Amino acid sequence: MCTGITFTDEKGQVYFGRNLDLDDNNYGEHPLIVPRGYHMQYRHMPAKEISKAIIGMGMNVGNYPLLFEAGNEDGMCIANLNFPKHAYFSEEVQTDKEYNVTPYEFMIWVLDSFSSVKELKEALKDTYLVGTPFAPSMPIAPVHWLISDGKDTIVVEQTKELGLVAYDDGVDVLTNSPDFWWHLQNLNNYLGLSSQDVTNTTWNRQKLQFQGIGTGQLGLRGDSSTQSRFVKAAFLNANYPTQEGENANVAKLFNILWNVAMPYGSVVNENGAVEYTIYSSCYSQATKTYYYRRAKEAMIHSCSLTEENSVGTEIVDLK
Ligand SMILES: C[C@H](CCC(=O)NCCS(=O)(=O)O)[C@H]1CC[C@H]2[C@@H]3[C@H](O)C[C@@H]4C[C@H](O)CC[C@]4(C)[C@H]3C[C@H](O)[C@]12C
Repeated sequence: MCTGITFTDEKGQVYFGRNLDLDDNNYGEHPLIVPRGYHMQYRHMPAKEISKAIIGMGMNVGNYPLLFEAGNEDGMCIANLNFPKHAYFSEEVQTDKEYNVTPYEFMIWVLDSFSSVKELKEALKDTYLVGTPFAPSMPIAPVHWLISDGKDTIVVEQTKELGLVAYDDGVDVLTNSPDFWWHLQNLNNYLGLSSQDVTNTTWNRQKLQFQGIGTGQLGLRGDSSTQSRFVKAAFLNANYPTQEGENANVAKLFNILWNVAMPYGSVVNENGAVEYTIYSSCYSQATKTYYYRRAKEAMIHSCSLTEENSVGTEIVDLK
């Protein structure tokens, strides 16, 4: 499972991050940069030179970027999260659509081609996500996407029933299945939650007494299921006041993510493998810095886009 969240600071600069929840795998993901000037090959569209430097977590497969989540130098950000049982990508190219993009190209395409989420939403009306796998050994993953530019946040999903849909995400969070619309409706079951404590009351002749703080949250679930993480992340993100400055905002993002993280050993999947929060990350537009912390370390690492590393034809590995 995974959780993505975003917010802006007092100056409107975007902060965007995610937990990657997975079993131990051999993806070898690490921070990387796709520089301005990188020649991006698309499967069903013309190749294009990348015009905006991109930084994030991903894999470098023979100078080809497979991204997990990333941001560009203008502050547009995107993450892909698992969307099992619902995502649908037919292998048929849709000739009536202007843009036929594969799911593994989608993040680069979004970050390179659009200056705003508003602009992207228009283009998505004429877009199909084609299920061509990257390689036979790497089948298409069932994913959906959280995308934000600080002004607007959307979730993009493609299902058999509805096709490609871009939902406005007014709570700035995303987890996994079911579909985003379900999660939004589910939030209505929690509208009694509050950061304010409740007051004492009486039931028949029995006085019910306030025992300590946090009572406004009674009923907020803390388990690792996709449904519960969505509600908790949305509640925390909505109640955490706007912070000033890079440090406080990066701390805010990690504080929320760690509250919906899966500690090692607490979740075992259907294959008997431990699924846990492998890493948590935060991209800050203000300083073009990508922060991340892996589960088995206490330290937060950071790497930034600079004048030097933002231009080139080769992917920059920041291991
Ligand atoms: C599984 C990962 C998301 C974690 C997650 O949401 N887990 C939830 C599990 S569940 O809902 O509870 O089932 C996603 C995030 C990034 C994905 C990878 C990236 O998209 C890069 C490539 C893209 C290729 O098309 C498929 C392999 C792949 C290497 C992807 C494999 C997998 O889908 C990853 C690793």
